[in-house]
Amino acid sequence: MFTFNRMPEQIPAAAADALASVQTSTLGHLRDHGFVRGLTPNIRPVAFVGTAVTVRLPHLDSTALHVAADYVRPGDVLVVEQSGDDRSSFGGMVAFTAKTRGAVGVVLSGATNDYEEVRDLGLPVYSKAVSALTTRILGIEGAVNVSVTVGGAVIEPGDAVFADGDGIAVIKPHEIEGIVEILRKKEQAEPALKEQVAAGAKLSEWSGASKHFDASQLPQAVAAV
Ligand SMILES: O=C([O-])CC(=O)C(=O)O
Ligand SMILES: [Mg+2]
Repeated sequence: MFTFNRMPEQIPAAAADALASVQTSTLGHLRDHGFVRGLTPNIRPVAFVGTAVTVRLPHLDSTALHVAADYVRPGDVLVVEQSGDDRSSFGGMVAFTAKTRGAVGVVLSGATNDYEEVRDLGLPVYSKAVSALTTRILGIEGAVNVSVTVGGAVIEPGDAVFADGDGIAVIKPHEIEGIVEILRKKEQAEPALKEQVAAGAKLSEWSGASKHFDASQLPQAVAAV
């Protein structure tokens, strides 16, 4: 059976731009859920923020992905769960279609093919691998805009997919504003901290790591004796 739920409401461009101005790993210092793990990007530098359009494929049948690609809108991110299969569902034709319709990025639990073609198209694709063995159009089943799990994270259609060179975080649209404010504050504190470290301040005192060491065992304490 095929399911095609309606396309999700899109994240406003201003919210996507704000999220793109901070880093995923700054969030990774603060939060333990919502990170898609174990995937690598086809190009670097890589950074995109967009609205999740989700696709669930039953292992080797990529029928639902080919249909979903036709409905991608500017600002969407295609998120594909391949039910554990590691074939490539995503090559040059699917990439061209998605990119031409306005996809800003792709997140695949499986693999990609037509590697150079997709790279040269400039479409960022996070995937598990590159594979010559591809999926098939079998018409068995599949679902578009349902909850999927990719890289250990549950992704709902309409979630914000926040990706950069450090990885992928998935957050709810209503969280964007608060998260951006917190991450920006944390990132803006770093240049001054670096100046202090350059002038001799200790990273371990700033982070609190030094509290966990007996001062008498530290090298400078020995040197001072
Ligand atoms: O057809 C597929 O599913 C994968 C592929 O090679 C392409 O998109 O060009
Ligand atoms: Mg191809």
